[in-house]
Amino acid sequence: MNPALAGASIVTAAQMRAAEVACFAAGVSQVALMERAARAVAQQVARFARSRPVLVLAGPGNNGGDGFGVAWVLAEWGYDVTVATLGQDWNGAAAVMRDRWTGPTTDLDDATPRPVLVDGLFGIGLTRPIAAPVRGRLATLAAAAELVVAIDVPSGSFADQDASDGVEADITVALGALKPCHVVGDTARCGHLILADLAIAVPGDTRLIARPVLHPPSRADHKYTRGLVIVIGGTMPGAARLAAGAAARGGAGYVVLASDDARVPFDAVVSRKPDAIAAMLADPKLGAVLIGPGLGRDDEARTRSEEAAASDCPLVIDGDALALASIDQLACRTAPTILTPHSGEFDRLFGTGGGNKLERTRDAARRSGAIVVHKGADTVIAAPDGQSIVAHPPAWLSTAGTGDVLAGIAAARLAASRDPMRAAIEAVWLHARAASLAGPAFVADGLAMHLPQAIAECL
Ligand SMILES: NC(=O)C1=CN([C@@H]2O[C@H](COP(=O)(O)OP(=O)(O)OC[C@H]3O[C@@H](n4cnc5c(N)ncnc54)[C@H](OP(=O)(O)O)[C@@H]3O)[C@@H](O)[C@H]2O)[C@@H](O)CC1
Ligand SMILES: Nc1ncnc2c1ncn2[C@@H]1O[C@H](COP(=O)(O)OP(=O)(O)O)[C@@H](O)[C@H]1O
Ligand SMILES: [K+]
Repeated sequence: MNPALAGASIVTAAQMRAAEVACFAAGVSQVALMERAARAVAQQVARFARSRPVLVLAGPGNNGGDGFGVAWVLAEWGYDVTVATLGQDWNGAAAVMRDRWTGPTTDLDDATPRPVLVDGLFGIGLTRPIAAPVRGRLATLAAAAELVVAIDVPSGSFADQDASDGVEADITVALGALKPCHVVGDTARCGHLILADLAIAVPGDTRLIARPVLHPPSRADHKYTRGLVIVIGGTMPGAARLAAGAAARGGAGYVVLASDDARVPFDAVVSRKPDAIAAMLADPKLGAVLIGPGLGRDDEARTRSEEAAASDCPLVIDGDALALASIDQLACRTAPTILTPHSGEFDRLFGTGGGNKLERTRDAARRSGAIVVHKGADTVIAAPDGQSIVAHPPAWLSTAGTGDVLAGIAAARLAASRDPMRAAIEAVWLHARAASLAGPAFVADGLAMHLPQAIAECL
């Protein structure tokens, strides 16, 4: 994902339309807004077109109106531009843009490929899949082009759904704000994503992740104020060890590993026998508990998991503990809770239905009362109040044990702030940044040693 987009708002098509209406009510005309959009897209085309001939596809709605506007601006700047349409009549601002365009215009069926393709067929108003013949022409023209620039969304993508369809663009210029299809699902079809900020005020409760601000310890701090973390282990002790090491490197003041296996990742992590778990959970100095990595699913695991869930300690629940948890049990908790499911764990706990990944994760957070970190290439962090954050961690994280590391970092951050949304965002950012610093083909054991550098970048 383009790093310049850090913190950018993500809105639904309906929210975008409401924001446009408010903008019109504030005195901006539809034509003026479309001109802003067209100029912003034309600027991006001009950055990469290198004087090559341009074919603009203009569909039946305002996305097509933007297309005519782009053609008009590029022609003014001296580009060789042709427009291909589906042969409709246009209304409102799109009709004004259509009338401004006096250059060559053809039917989509008759259009011949050109090196630069500007896709203004459909935007956020797509109501059904594109008919097969149009889809075929679009795919042919895109495949023959050297550069494909999509206006707002790649045509064929439904703005409010996980990206799964639509033309494969090299560049997508999102207008006004990002939409769900830019950030969840198969987002690679957007190519390089650029946001044209058209000075439209949009809601800010759903955003791309941005680098968090962390504070160095103060003179008054000591190991317990920095955060005491207990990692509860089980049948696969290596996973809990990885998590404990990540908690220590993720900024915790004190890490205890409660496991039958006495091995620790390094000497600063303290080993305790699991029979002391009940006493540990009652320790008022406790900052956060992590349960799940390598826990197993036997009776002992169930007992430990229930003890942790029933405690009033801030809790991170990962891996096997997610399989042992129920939504009702989670909803009864009053202490801060973070869940870190991958998609399989998420579907098992919350079901598979209901909207895009943002909506599903928000719904899971609302039902469980927990912060939900729905992991993957498009990681969604959602809070019960509807706030959500999307992150795109490096794909090199797709290796065993990296989830244990994330859970350990989340526990450390939760112990430090007691604010589970903040902790989840910090953990996801630090985890992704550590992965970038680790370079290609790292193993999970080597990931946490890059956390201090990642933390240093947030101070
Ligand atoms: N956000 C911003 O700041 C700004 C946004 N702006 C732009 O407005 C765009 C949204 O425009 P829009 O609402 O007119 O929708 P758009 O995507 O052009 O298509 C709707 C048309 O397509 C039709 N249609 C639908 N599906 C179809 C199908 N499968 N096959 C065939 N036809 C189909 C549908 O007719 P229907 O048949 O459904 O009645 C309708 O005629 C937005 O993406 C951005 O580019 C800028 O101009 C200003 C600043
Ligand atoms: N293709 C990918 N791109 C980006 N991040 C990924 C990808 N695949 C996995 N990850 C990340 O790697 C971690 C894997 O977690 P998980 O599946 O729980 O693994 P494990 O249980 O082996 O530790 C998660 O943080 C997830 O978001
Ligand atoms: K488009």
